[in-house]
Amino acid sequence: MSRLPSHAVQGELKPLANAHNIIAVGSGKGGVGKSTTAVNLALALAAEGLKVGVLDADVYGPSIPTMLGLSGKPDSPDGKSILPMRAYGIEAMSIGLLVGDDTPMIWRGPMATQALTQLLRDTCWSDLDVLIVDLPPGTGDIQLTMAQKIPVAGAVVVTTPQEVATMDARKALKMFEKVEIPVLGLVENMAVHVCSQCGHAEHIFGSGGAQWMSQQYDVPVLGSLPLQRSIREQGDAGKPIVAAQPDSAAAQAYRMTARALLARLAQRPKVRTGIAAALLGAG
Ligand SMILES: Nc1ncnc2c1ncn2[C@@H]1O[C@H](COP(=O)(O)OP(=O)(O)OP(=O)(O)O)[C@@H](O)[C@H]1O
Repeated sequence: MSRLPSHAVQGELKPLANAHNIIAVGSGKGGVGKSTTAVNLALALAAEGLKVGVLDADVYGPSIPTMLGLSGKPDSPDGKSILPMRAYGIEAMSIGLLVGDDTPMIWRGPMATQALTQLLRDTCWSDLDVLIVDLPPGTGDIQLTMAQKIPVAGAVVVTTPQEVATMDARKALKMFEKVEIPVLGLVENMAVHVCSQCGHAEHIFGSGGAQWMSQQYDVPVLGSLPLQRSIREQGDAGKPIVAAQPDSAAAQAYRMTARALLARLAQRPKVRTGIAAALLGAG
């Protein structure tokens, strides 16, 4: 496979102060549930005993504040650094918290890149075991900026089983490969819809796409999440299902996915001991 020019992959990789094990969550296609997955995975990792933060790098359409029920401006004690906000025991930062709710992000590439660079540089995380970064959909400037500026431990690619989504997810896989970010695994979202009335299970977006990709590209499927009304409703209400209904089957599916992610992460060199401890705790 062709490689990117060396400057694209050999930018200055500076560790982020206080944010270890950075995990990027991406998708080839928009609307497949990447942000919903990122937030619930972050909460599921926190439920394993880890200190977790989530950075909304979707500078064109930040949705993390809504999903976590956050509003208002983050504090900036010195007028430069920004303190992340907290919700349900995790830390969060988003461009959506710095600009107004109704401000459209009509930015050209360099401006968006600059905004992300600022978020990465100026956010004062506390000592996080894992920082989940919710990327914008697609394979553009923001993803490259991430790869050039910070040492990302690995990526998770979210897809629905639909063929058009898996085709785009393949592009995301290849992009991560080109920028030398290991793909830790796939998450198949909206895999099956179970009728809340009669319990009938239906594969609305088809089936088997993620398994096919897994075999084709030799990356595991970390988890399969149902298409479920309560996942959408809880997200819209700013109370993600993992926090609001921790005993539900959907929340358990996120917890299993998070454990599979931790297991993959633990295979990487230089992971922090917190990860190993959480894995031991998960039994
Ligand atoms: N498993 C699910 N079951 C039901 N609804 C879901 C599920 N996952 C996501 N959704 C809903 O689908 C919509 C899109 O989800 P989300 O915003 O997470 O997608 P995205 O891929 O991040 O989108 P974007 O491309 O805009 O960043 C939201 O309304 C969300 O609540």
